Amino acid sequence: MSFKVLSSTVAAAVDKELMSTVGFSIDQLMELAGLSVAQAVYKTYPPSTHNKVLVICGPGNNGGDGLVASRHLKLFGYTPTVYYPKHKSSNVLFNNLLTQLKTFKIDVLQNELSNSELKSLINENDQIIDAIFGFSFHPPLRSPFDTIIEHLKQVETSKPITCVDCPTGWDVDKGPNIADLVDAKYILNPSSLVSLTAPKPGSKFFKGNYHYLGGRFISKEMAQKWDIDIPNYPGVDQVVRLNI
Ligand SMILES: NC(=O)C1=CN([C@@H]2O[C@H](COP(=O)(O)OP(=O)(O)OC[C@H]3O[C@@H](n4cnc5c(N)ncnc54)[C@H](OP(=O)(O)O)[C@@H]3O)[C@@H](O)[C@H]2O)[C@H](O)CC1
Ligand SMILES: [K+]
Repeated sequence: MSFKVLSSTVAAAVDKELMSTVGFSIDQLMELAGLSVAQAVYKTYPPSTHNKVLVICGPGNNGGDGLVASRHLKLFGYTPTVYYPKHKSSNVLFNNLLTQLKTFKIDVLQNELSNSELKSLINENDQIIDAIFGFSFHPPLRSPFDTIIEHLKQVETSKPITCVDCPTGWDVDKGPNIADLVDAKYILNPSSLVSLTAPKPGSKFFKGNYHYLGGRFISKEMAQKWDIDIPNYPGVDQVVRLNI
């Protein structure tokens, strides 16, 4: 399926409009984004075969999507573990999401892990969700996320990795072709990608098996205004597969 893309600048502007004139709060959008991610994971790597999920969350809203997805994954029958090394403790939304995870008895690791601890954590899980950075990321990666991506690269051919909105480390608009900026050891090749609202330009370079669109919160009128393609979501699903 061919699709129109949304640059990082336009994606941020659409986000702003959703949370102003359209009347959404960030909590609502993040809930729908996180639910989309959990549904995409369920469709691709179900709990019967990939029960243990490591969800790696960054400090911004991409990380927030990961926190929400973890709660839904638990309800869907998975055993999620969250690695969240850069929590902004002054943010009420993220604090509330963490309280929910605690109530749901989901393990959240907030201290930075050593290389060997990180390696073991990755090895003991059946699949990984990259909710580190989304459309506000600008290369190069800073610590500790550079090391995390290096570790993920070592398992990318043997373990499913689902990236939220953009593979972390890729330039959102230019994709992975940024040899002038970034060492290849930081360029992930994930098996699955869940684009939110609309795919970002970098996603044209995605070679994995599963590309979903989620974030089902754009009206027809808004899609027309911003020249966004909204494919037909099947029934009540929060995701639609783009690369069939
Ligand atoms: N409408 C939608 O589609 C919605 C999408 N959502 C999700 O939100 C993200 C975008 O979230 P945002 O908070 O704007 O940004 P990120 O999560 O991508 O990243 C912000 C943090 O990342 C830090 N950062 C940026 N570059 C680097 C780097 N090279 N190394 C380390 N850290 C970096 C940045 O720190 P600064 O100090 O640079 O400010 C931020 O802390 C979108 O992609 C979706 O996943 C919403 O959930 C719902 C609506
Ligand atoms: K990501």
